[in-house]
Amino acid sequence: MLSLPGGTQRCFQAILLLALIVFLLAGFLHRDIRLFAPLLGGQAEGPPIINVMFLKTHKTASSTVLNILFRFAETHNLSVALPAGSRFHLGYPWLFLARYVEGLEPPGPQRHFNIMCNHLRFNLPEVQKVMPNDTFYFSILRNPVFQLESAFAYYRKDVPAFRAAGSLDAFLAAPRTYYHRGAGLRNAPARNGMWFDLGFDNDAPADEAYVRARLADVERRFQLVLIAEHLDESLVLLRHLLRWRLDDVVAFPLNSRSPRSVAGLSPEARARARRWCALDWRLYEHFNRTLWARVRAELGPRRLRSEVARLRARRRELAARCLQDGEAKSRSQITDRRLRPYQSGVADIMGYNLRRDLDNQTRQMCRRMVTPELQYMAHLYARQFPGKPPKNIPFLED
Ligand SMILES: Nc1ncnc2c1ncn2[C@@H]1O[C@H](COP(=O)(O)OS(=O)(=O)O)[C@@H](OP(=O)(O)O)[C@H]1O
Repeated sequence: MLSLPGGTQRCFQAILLLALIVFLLAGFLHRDIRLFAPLLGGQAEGPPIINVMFLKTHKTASSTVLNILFRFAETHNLSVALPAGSRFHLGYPWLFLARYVEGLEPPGPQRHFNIMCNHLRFNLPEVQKVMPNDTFYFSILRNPVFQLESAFAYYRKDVPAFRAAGSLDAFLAAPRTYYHRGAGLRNAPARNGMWFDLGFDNDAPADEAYVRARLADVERRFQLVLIAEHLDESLVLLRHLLRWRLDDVVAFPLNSRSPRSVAGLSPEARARARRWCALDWRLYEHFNRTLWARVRAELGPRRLRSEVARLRARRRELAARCLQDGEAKSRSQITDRRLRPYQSGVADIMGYNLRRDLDNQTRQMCRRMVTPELQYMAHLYARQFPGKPPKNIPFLED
């Protein structure tokens, strides 16, 4: 064995000890920095994600999320995949085709957009023609019982099955009496509407193997699925994954019905709705579970609580700053018709009046937050395609 002189041996031991201390300190500091990360702003490292596809499902709080994305696009000068010509959606209820997007019509040069969030029926290969490879995909689901009740009120005049039934109770008591496949896609909102929006067959039997395969499809494609009943927690997680600022995801609820146009449902009617929309129910149960697992893994309960509190506090602050009386108004109370949301069926869809005493900059910021979907889309379209005829919104002319 090699024997070292006493001085060299001590020196060698000191170097070893020093190396050990540095190693332990580095490990501690690394853990420590991660511990303090939430206090330091808590954002994951890297620039914000700017290529985002949001599958806007129907009657799920999706207009509130769309507003967040439109604002982000406008304030960061990003491009949006908007419906071509005078259309207001991307081909719904037909499966999405790239040519439904303005500026992509063949044989023109294909280009990509940053943000895509208008209603469409999901069709991945065609969406991929529009969005870059590194796009972040996400969507939103709502409890199918309340989603169906909301859809009934909204599409009562348009969906043949709803029109024939007259009331949701009557429809749920005997859905097969009113719902016929012969009516084709026009009946889609009447059964498993979220399953349909994802591009699947909304009339398929809820066989275990089939359901699991489709859930796996959604898991593979969508990095996140928000849940309307837990929108604030969902938005906190979204912000974390996209590395956006707090104000980017603060939003006022849009497209909500006034409480008097919401129908209460008996426990029996709720059970019937869950059975009738069994595919949506499986979808909702699955992604409600995975949302919480995800939140636990990414944020942990303490950080989630503090981030949700921050989000709510900021929303309250902006409501007091921007909104007349700090709250939503029913359709007849909205004074500026350009801020009146589209009204459908028997629903009274609420909107907002802005405070009158706002300076220009604040007014612009507040106005973006309360601009309804169709008006905001028309605004972005005019900005993005100044050479094209502007989108005409007929209900603003009445
Ligand atoms: N957290 C939260 N924030 C905002 N809105 C919420 C939320 N949760 C549910 N909802 C309800 O979602 C309904 C509107 O959904 P959408 O905007 O997706 O409708 S649409 O398909 O674009 O017409 C509309 O439902 P109804 O009021 O029942 O009709 C909203 O009230």
